[in-house]
Amino acid sequence: MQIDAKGIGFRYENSPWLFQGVNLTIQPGEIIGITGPSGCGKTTFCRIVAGYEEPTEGMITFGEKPLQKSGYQPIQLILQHPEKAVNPRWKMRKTLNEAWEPDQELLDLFGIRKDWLDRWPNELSGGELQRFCVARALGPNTRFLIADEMTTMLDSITQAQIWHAVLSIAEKRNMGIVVVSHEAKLVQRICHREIQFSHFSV
Ligand SMILES: Nc1ncnc2c1ncn2[C@@H]1O[C@H](COP(=O)(O)OP(=O)(O)OP(=O)(O)O)[C@@H](O)[C@H]1O
Repeated sequence: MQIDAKGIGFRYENSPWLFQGVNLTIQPGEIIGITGPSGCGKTTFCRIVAGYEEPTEGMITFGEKPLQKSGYQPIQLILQHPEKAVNPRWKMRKTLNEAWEPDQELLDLFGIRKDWLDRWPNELSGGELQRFCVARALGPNTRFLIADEMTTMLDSITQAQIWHAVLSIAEKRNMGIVVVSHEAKLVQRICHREIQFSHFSV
């Protein structure tokens, strides 16, 4: 099932249009890079595609149906700052198993150590925490991953480990990925095509 964004436009209240007329189809297994200058609306677009924000105009469909409002979301969004995506009052085991229980193979792929499961989020580094957030998002019903600057704040080794894990799962499951990044090299290396955000909005 594919994602279709048709005629998407968005403006924050009392602000001018951030973008209008965005059309994009993302096929299963496809890896699309979205680049563009800071502030052009990439994160806002990602939030719309993942169902966190309603577009001001236009429509997003998944498998030709509007995005579902409840239940497990097949389009999962990963943000740059994992500390904003976890409950500080939950230990990591509870956070990880919130929607599904990843098996040991997946934890090993992401280099998640057993003893981290009994820690609080503030007892982990940003890279360790992001591994949990990405693993948590890769439930068996995830069809697309929207990676909004997913590894931007991380060192190159952690970045490589996380992307290696994500890409191997995506290949196995024919999962699509949207990669938002300012790192041209990363986008060129892993994406099948790249879209300049400012080019497809009018
Ligand atoms: N809740 C909000 N209310 C009003 N304006 C907002 C809100 N959130 C974001 N904006 C503005 O919308 C614009 C687009 O923000 P967005 O985060 O989508 O851009 P971006 O392309 O992802 O930027 P970056 O590359 O810096 O992450 C920015 O000018 C931002 O200040």
